[in-house]
Amino acid sequence: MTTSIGYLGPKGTFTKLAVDTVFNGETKRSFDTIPECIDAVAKNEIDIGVVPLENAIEGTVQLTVDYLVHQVRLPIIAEIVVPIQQHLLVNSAFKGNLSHIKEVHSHSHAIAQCHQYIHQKLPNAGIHFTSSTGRAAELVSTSEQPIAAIGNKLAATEYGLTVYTEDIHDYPNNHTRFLVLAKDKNLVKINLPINTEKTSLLITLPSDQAGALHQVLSAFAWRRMNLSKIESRPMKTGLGNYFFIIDVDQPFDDVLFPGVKAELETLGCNVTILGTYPVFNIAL
Ligand SMILES: O=C(O)C(=O)Cc1ccccc1
Repeated sequence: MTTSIGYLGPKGTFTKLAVDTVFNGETKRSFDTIPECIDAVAKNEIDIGVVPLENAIEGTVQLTVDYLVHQVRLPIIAEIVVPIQQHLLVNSAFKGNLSHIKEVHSHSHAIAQCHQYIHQKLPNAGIHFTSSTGRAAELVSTSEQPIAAIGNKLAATEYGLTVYTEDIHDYPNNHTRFLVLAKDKNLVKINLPINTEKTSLLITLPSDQAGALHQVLSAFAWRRMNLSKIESRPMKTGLGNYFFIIDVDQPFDDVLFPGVKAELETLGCNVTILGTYPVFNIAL
């Protein structure tokens, strides 16, 4: 049986681009939302799920982190980093200019990556959020209104749209991290060079303890373990309660990580390993 891979769809999304660059030969299935894709892995309807996690301009995709932490815990088994170029896409029948575009549709992260462009060039267009950039492109392809989508060139091809303006993202070096989630690590075979290996931890602190975060960080610091990300998110149990996601720049091992875990647990912290995984930087 071939491995099945789910992704945030429909066709023409950045997630699909990421999936296509890394996997071939597997069955691919599109999902309308990030939770639906994650749920399908949890229910064994698919083997692997690929969802966006973080963008260099807009930051974390909160829905992904929150769903993984609060609703459905699945191991992270790989990360794919993809360069992101945003383009303004219009229906091929559109013959007007920028001032005729009444609405701009896209995923909230794509809109955020192009705020300056929209502010300066499309000040009067209404902004409409869609579940993905692919969905926005699909909408523009079926509309007779003078509307535009923000998305990639795969979406332009898939939905027969015209690229009206290329590269409208506000900052260069735009990249997005995608998570590969699966219950069984052995299902995933990615025949590409590994750029680095990381371990992601979920840490909760004891409440109202002065210097607790400092002590957490020092557990990594004195072991010379490099952190590439630390992010706090609400626990959803009340104002002031947070959990931390910490990415450590090295694979899990039998000495340092158990040492950190034991030290943090003595402080009253809770430590959960979300995954230890290879990172693949893709050039499109
Ligand atoms: O909507 C998409 O195409 C996605 O895959 C999510 C996303 C949106 C914007 C940048 C990177 C990923």
